[in-house]
Amino acid sequence: MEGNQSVNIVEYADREMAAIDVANMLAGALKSCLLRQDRVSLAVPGGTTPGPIFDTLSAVDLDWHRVHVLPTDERWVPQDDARSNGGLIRARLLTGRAAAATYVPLYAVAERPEDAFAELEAKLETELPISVLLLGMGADMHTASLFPGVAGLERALAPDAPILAALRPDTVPEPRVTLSARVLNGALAKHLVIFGADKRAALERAMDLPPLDAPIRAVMDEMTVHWAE
Ligand SMILES: O=C1O[C@H](COP(=O)(O)O)[C@@H](O)[C@H](O)[C@H]1O
Repeated sequence: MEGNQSVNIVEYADREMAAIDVANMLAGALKSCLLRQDRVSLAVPGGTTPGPIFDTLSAVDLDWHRVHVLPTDERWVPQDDARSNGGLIRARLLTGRAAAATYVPLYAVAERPEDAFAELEAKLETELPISVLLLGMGADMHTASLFPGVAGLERALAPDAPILAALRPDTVPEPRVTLSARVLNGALAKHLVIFGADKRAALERAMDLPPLDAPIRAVMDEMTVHWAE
């Protein structure tokens, strides 16, 4: 891959194989953290990609009651809305064996995300650093809800950014809340899952662009990328 960051890409024969392998890899990473820590945190994306990974991961036999699960970002909609990342995570990951895990939301009932930040950040503080991070990416090179060219992005990418940022991209129907790049980069194990030739090409383009134009670039250090066509 071009650019001045080296990227470790694991390629899979197809998406089904990728989902199974990524789920098993996450389970292995969690088990290894659980050997060293009483409690571990797992941050996962929403959107269309991770559902099948969650289906496999939720059935893995591990000490789920010591795992805290949080979204990498949230859409500012009620948790029972079809677009809610938390809704997806609860329905597809926090089920089966993984139902014993604790969910840490990035959403609270408030009109504006910023009105809930004090409450949400107080709970998130105790989950950091993230033990195991899985990120997704859009073909526009956004990751979590760090969207290119949106007001507030520069602050969310800053080394001294707060835990949470609210962004309002005009390409999506609702305000977004996202873990900042500082928090994502602080994760002890970092993985990115992308499917499709368009996202692979976007990631390659991103490596030659500044993070304000390609936010994924801001979190690529020591990242393992999992890709299937
Ligand atoms: O809006 C979002 O987009 C990204 C990518 O989603 P996908 O549907 O292309 O997989 C996702 O990682 C993020 O969590 C989500 O809020």
